[in-house]
Amino acid sequence: MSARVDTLDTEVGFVPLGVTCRGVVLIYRLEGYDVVALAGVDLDIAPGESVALVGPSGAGKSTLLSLMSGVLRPSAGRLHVGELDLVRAGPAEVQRLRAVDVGVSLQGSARNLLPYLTCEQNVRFAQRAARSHGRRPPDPTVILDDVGLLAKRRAEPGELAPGERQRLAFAVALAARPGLLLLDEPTNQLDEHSRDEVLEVLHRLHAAGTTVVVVTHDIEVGAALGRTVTIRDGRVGAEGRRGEDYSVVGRDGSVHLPTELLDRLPPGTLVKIASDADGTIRLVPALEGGNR
Ligand SMILES: Nc1ncnc2c1ncn2[C@@H]1O[C@H](COP(=O)(O)OP(=O)(O)OP(=O)(O)O)[C@@H](O)[C@H]1O
Repeated sequence: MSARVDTLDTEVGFVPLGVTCRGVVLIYRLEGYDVVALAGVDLDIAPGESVALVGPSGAGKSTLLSLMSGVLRPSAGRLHVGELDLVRAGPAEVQRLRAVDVGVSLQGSARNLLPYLTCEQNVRFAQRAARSHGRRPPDPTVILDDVGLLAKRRAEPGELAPGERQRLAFAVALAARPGLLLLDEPTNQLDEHSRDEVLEVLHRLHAAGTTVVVVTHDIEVGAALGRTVTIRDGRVGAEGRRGEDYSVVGRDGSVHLPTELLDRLPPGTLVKIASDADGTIRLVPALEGGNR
């Protein structure tokens, strides 16, 4: 079959997927103790939206990504990817989600690639699961063109520059034309030029309608995506939208203070919450002696 026919076949079928999290909890059960990695995440990501998940190390970002990809199942709460209820879904539905609907690029581009296959063969290999679910993905050259690697289609991953390798990892994640793309630290250890190339591909994917969720420590990646969601202590603590920062009120009524305020209001500080007539809400620390 010619590449052209393959391409035409699959123009149909690509549907951007949204994500809905309601009180999502994830507990890792270890021998003798449990780790609560997510403690009630509430988050809506619209189909076609680009979102950066940011926050301190160990906050639960990668865990949230693994839940969205169906690798982990929530311990409690509700999680939908598109129409699929990932708490109730059976193994076959989760398998289909992972084969067809969600593309994942793990931290460290090499982990996503087979070193002895060419770029084109890597993408073709990644399409096997989708094909076995009846999907006819585009020819690999089309996917490689999308990430600017068509000229390198016969190269092996070891022959690529770091930024190119990362873009090949994107191509592998995009191989089945998924509606949701999940990327863990895609710009880690890249120089500025390679990072810009990666950002440009992210922009193009967003413009094409793919929902993109990126875990990143890179402030510029967050800024480039338009919406940043800060995960702190296993829940959504803050959001940045179009350059404005907001704290997020949790379902228990709690609000994470911005870290710079924590120096002035350390844990245990007594505060009065004053609501002014003009709608302003103020935190007023208790006078000396009133603090613990
Ligand atoms: N497989 C696992 N088994 C047990 N605990 C885990 C496992 N994976 C993660 N954790 C713990 O869950 C919590 C959240 O980890 P996670 O990797 O999701 O955070 P993160 O925000 O992605 O961190 P980083 O930015 O360092 O990657 C941490 O306390 C971590 O030690």
